[in-house]
Amino acid sequence: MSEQVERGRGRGDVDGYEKHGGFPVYRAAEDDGGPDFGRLIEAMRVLQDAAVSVSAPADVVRQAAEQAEALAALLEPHRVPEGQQPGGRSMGLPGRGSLLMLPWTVDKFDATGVRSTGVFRRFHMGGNGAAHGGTLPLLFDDLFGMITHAYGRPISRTAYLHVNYRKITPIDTPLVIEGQVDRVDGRKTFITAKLMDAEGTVLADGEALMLVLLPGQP
Ligand SMILES: CCCCCCCC(=O)SCCNC(=O)CCNC(=O)[C@H](O)C(C)(C)COP(=O)(O)OP(=O)(O)OC[C@H]1O[C@@H](n2cnc3c(N)ncnc32)[C@H](O)[C@@H]1OP(=O)(O)O
Repeated sequence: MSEQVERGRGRGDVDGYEKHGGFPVYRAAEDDGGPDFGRLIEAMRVLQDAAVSVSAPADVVRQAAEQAEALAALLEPHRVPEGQQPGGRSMGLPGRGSLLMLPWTVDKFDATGVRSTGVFRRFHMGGNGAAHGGTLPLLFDDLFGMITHAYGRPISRTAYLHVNYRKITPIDTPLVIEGQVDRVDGRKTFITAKLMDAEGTVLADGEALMLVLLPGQP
């Protein structure tokens, strides 16, 4: 284990950690949104898969549109400000219960690195069975944010993110992404990660510079 990784252990508790930058303090949703929130989010993903992959009769499309509009109307009165909704804060759910994030599951989260597993879904497809190229930086960026947090760095934002696409990334195939802090230099945290298939073949690798926010920086 490198000296820097060792130094990162437990730093999440250092005084003032949550006061850095102008970024609000968001807490994890205590109950992952209740017993049915995970169901709702997964049903929404299945719906997204269906919506982008069906070629249905006009009457079926009309009914689906009406039902989708009715569902949106049911939820609309319950909007809350950022930081209060379970979506994105439900640590026990795939993708933290966010519809933006890849619905992956974190199975390692500590100062030595973060590992997450999951599949790219049909609605993530770019073409010819491969994940859209834009969805990979999303996966990497979210992982880099988690790695920064797990290492105990103060709130940081991505200054740059570089992804090398080594091989086609297939949809509906179990994959793993794993990364760690390589180096810390003042406000700068340098991170690398690899996206691999079940055999360990590297499909993409990425690196990023995360910069600790200064007081007041959003
Ligand atoms: C838990 C919640 C956190 C979740 C985080 C998830 C990750 C994200 O997706 S964040 C969203 C995407 N990122 C953003 O929107 C960031 C937008 N950019 C910014 O806000 C600012 O540029 C910010 C805050 C990163 C840096 O601004 P600022 O504090 O003015 O930095 P600045 O003084 O220019 O640079 C500081 C150092 O970093 C270097 N640096 C800055 N940007 C880069 C870059 N792109 N490449 C290389 N070096 C850079 C500078 O050269 C400087 O180096 P040195 O100190 O050696 O001279």
